Formats: sequence, C-alpha cells, structure tokens
Amino acid sequence: MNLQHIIDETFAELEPRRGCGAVADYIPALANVDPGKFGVALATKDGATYCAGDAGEAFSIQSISKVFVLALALDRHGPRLWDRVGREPSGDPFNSIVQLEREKGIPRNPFINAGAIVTTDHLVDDRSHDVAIDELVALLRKMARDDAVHVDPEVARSESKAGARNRSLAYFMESFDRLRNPVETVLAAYFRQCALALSCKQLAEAALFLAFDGTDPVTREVVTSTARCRRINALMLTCGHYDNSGEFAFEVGFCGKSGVGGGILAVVPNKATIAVWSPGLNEAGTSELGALALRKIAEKTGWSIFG
Ligand SMILES: NC(=O)CC[C@H](N)C(=O)O
Repeated sequence: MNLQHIIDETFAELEPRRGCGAVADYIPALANVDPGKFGVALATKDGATYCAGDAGEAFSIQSISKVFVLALALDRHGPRLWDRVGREPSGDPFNSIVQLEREKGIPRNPFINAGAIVTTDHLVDDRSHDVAIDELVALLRKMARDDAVHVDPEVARSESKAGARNRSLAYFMESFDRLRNPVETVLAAYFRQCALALSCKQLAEAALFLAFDGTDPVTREVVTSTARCRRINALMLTCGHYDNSGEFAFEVGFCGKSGVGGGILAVVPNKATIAVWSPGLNEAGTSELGALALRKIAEKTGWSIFG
C-alpha cells in the first residue's frame, strides 16, 4: 500500500473545501487562526511519516492533550483515578455542567472538560503546576523526537481570561470535595496543557505508543502498559468526540480525540497514528474537514478497528 499516495490523494480531493466549518471563537487566541489551514500526517511503526499540506505547522492541540494527561495520571495513580472520574460517554457538549450536580461532582469521563480537570488534578498531584506541565512537555518532546514542542503562552493566557466555564466546572467539583489541589493550581495546569502547540507530524509521532500497546515502536519507550493503552483507546472511541463520538465511530471507525483548535488525533491499533488539522469545526467541536479526511483515509486504506 502506497501510504504517501493515499495521503496526497486525500489532501488533493479535500483541498477545495479548506475553510469549511466554524473556527472556535470563545477562546480569543483561537479566533485569529487562518481557517484555510489544512494538514495531514500519518506515522507508522518504523518511524516513517507521510505528510501533506500544513502538516509541519504547529497548532493548538487543545483537548487532544487530555489523552496524554490521562496516560500520565493513570501512571501516577493507577485505578484509584476511577474513583473520581467515570468511563461513560456523556452525550453532552464538552463543557457541559448538567450531569455534575446529579452525579455528585464525578464527571462522566476524562475527555469532557470536567473529567479532564480531574485528571489534570491527579497529574499535578502534590507538585506545582509548573512541574506537572514540564513533565508533560518533556514526554511529548521525547515521543515526537522534537524539542520544538512547547506551550503557547498567549493561548494559555487567552484560555485563562475566557475561562469562566472551566472555573465553574472546577469550583463545582470542589464543592463536592472532589479535587486534591486548589482550583486555581489545577486550572493553571489545565489551561497550559490545552495551549500545547504541536504540528500534525509531531502529534502523530508522539502518539505512536497508543497504536502499539503502550510502547513507542521507534524509541522503545514504554509509556504505559498494554492493558492501560487499550483502555485509553476504548475511551477515545466512546468519548473522544463528546456528543459526536457515535457519529465519528460510525463514519471513520478509528479511535480518535478532537480538539477545538481543529486537530484530530486518530489511532489505528497495530497500524498507525494519523493527525489532521483544519480549524473549522462542526457543532460538537470536531474539525469538519479533519473528520472527512480521516474517513477518506479509512476508506482508501481499508483500515478499521472493527475490521
Ligand atoms: N474541546 C476542546 O478542545 C476544549 C478545550 C478548551 N481549552 C476548553 O477548555 O474549553
């Protein structure tokens, strides 16, 4: 199978639709991004990457960071993490607060904002938010084999300034005594993890461990155990796109995680990781062109986690 040909063909077929969807504007720094950006990168076991378009340009990975934070938090705390966050799809938007009151401050899953704030709380543990974020950045740099991976300070500031909803979620959970650290410490880390800037190429490479049972096939670095890796992938499939997760599984058939920066990370176990970026989103906050690109790649490769 000529993977470069598949990526090039997918890109060429969709290029005329660059700019479709609506750029997230509730975080001011994201509203300024060029909606015409479009990148695709696919990484395989042997360390090869197949790229097209703006695959080398860094963008704000936003909620895709929740996957890496979950891996690190599970590593620190093991299954105790599941006392504070569930594993069910919410069927609600990523920033919804409605279930939190009925379910006594325990978010449905680690990929909605409330659940991610809990996993970030566990990553911070009893350390400073700087140390926790440094650990996350170091992991991503190592896995992407690129020291250019960084947190964009302007996006982080913008997130914090526009962070009323996330503060509401965090203080609400604190009212049920569900957080281990002070709300503002946890949020300082959360806003910065969302502001991580990676290119599609760096992202696909950094996530390879998820496609290969927790071990990076290139560096041989064991990031997480096989069992844990499979569970993270299960959560990506069932909860990775919020109230759009069923549709994504149906149309694409890969494990995936979206971010409101317009990136989607897809994991095809034992085959590859694919990162796409196009800032225009659908109503659930998933990149419209990015999801279409993944669907085409699934069709052209014949890959599916259900195959
Ligand atoms: N879906 C997302 O990417 C949401 C992340 C965003 N930083 C937020 O907290 O709202």
